[in-house]
Amino acid sequence: MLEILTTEQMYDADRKTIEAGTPGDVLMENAGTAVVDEITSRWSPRSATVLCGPGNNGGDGFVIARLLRNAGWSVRLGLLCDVDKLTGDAALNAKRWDGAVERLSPALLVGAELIVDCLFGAGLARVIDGEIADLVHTVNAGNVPLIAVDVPTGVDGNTGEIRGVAIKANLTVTFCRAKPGHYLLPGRVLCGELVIRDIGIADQTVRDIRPTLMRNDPACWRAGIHWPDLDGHKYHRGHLLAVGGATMTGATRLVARAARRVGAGLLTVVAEPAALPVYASDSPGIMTAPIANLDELLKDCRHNAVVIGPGFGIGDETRSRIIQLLHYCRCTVLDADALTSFSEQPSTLFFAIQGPTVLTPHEGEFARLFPDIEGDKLTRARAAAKRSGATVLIKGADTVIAAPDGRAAISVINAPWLATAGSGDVLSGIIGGLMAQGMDMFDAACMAVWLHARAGADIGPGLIAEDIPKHLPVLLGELWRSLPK
Ligand SMILES: NC(=O)C1=CN([C@@H]2O[C@H](COP(=O)(O)OP(=O)(O)OC[C@H]3O[C@@H](n4cnc5c(N)ncnc54)[C@H](OP(=O)(O)O)[C@@H]3O)[C@@H](O)[C@H]2O)[C@@H](O)CC1
Ligand SMILES: [K+]
Repeated sequence: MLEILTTEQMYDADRKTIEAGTPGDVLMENAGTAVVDEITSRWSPRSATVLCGPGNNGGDGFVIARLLRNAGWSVRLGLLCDVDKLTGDAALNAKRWDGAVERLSPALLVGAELIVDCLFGAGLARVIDGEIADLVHTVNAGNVPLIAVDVPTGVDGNTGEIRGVAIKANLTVTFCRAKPGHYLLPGRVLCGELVIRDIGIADQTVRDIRPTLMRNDPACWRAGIHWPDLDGHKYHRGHLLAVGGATMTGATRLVARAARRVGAGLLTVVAEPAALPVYASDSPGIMTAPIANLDELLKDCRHNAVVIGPGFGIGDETRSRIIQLLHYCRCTVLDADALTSFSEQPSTLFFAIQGPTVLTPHEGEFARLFPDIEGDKLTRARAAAKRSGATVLIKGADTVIAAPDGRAAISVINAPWLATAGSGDVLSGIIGGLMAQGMDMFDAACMAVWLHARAGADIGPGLIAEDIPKHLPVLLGELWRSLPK
């Protein structure tokens, strides 16, 4: 279940499945059954209220109400419209429900010990306002388990954005595959726990839709890892140049530690001569070179990858260094000051990008470099990758990685502990280290985000950036051992 489908793609999969012979009401029954399974495996029978909207999300609600009642629960059901306004499978399942159909109102919530949200799902088409918005506020203010069916009402399935108001669920059960809005903020938080259940749509049907968006999982890039050969030597594992600042040396020291831990064969920190002893004393395994030699170093094609930006400083000097080094088409990671230095003239940067390049902006850096690109994070990352010709990785709790050819991935591991100084520098170092070993730029960015997030989740509270590189051998070992032998 790696693929992430837009709501339109999901409707397509649904339609193709029905055309292939599975009736829509079977899919709806399967969907309702899956939700009831998830509910009854977590909560004992109690008084539940099911809130139903006018479409098929509401249809799922009728199935859920019936199955919960069959399981011995006390169930009330409220419907947003008149029951005779329902059509298709929703109308069919309304007939199969032998309980009362009440009008949607706050009175339905009195005494409810669990609420199932089936107001709107994939078909949310506009801002929620008026009485429905008031009801959503009342539901959120209660203190009972709240289960969203497909997506929390009010969350846009494609963007994760809130359209007016939104349900804040404890558990969201979706069907077949996740949608972007399940992983993009704020939808990601509003979903609570996310469960994806099979309802009878074949994997081949999903593949036929050719999704280009994935959950960032090792299955997407494991085959692209360049593990060292038995008879390999360090020169086969790349030589990364980490261009360091003259005074803010911490950032590039973190880059260097991460790149070496992830497997770069050789690493040279290139910086002003006065700063070199600081870098050299950080770890005995690195080499150093004066920045005046950068051009010479790049002429030697064994120096196959560069990370520049962390702690380097903003301005003309940074800009000209970057234009100079991009000329050599080495694998390049541009982060932090390297990005901000081009705020006034981003097109100069995009024009110079010819080789495999990864840009790793946080939201602020992104807005400076791509001020006119708007929308949700996924849309923006894709547009920026297309414009720049680079892989663009927008950092955050919902990190998105997009390649210029349209492929994209969203990080699905929650690791709030990564929000700490130096964490981004480590990420750049991991990407640079992987590209130095020959990994494709998009795969390297995805793998780096996964390693970084897993390290964050594994280490947990108390994490500082220096801990992340130290944890990499554990995670690399896990990936290595999971290879088919
Ligand atoms: N895909 C699958 O495989 C399967 C999908 N299944 C389920 O189907 C769900 C999708 O069903 P759906 O297409 O009927 O859309 P749904 O979310 O019920 O809403 C549409 C209705 O809401 C209305 N409406 C919209 N916005 C509004 C607003 N702001 N304020 C007020 N009204 C608003 C809209 O009105 P209209 O725009 O037409 O005026 C229309 O009447 C999906 O989420 C999943 O739960 C399962 O059954 C099994 C298989
Ligand atoms: K819903």
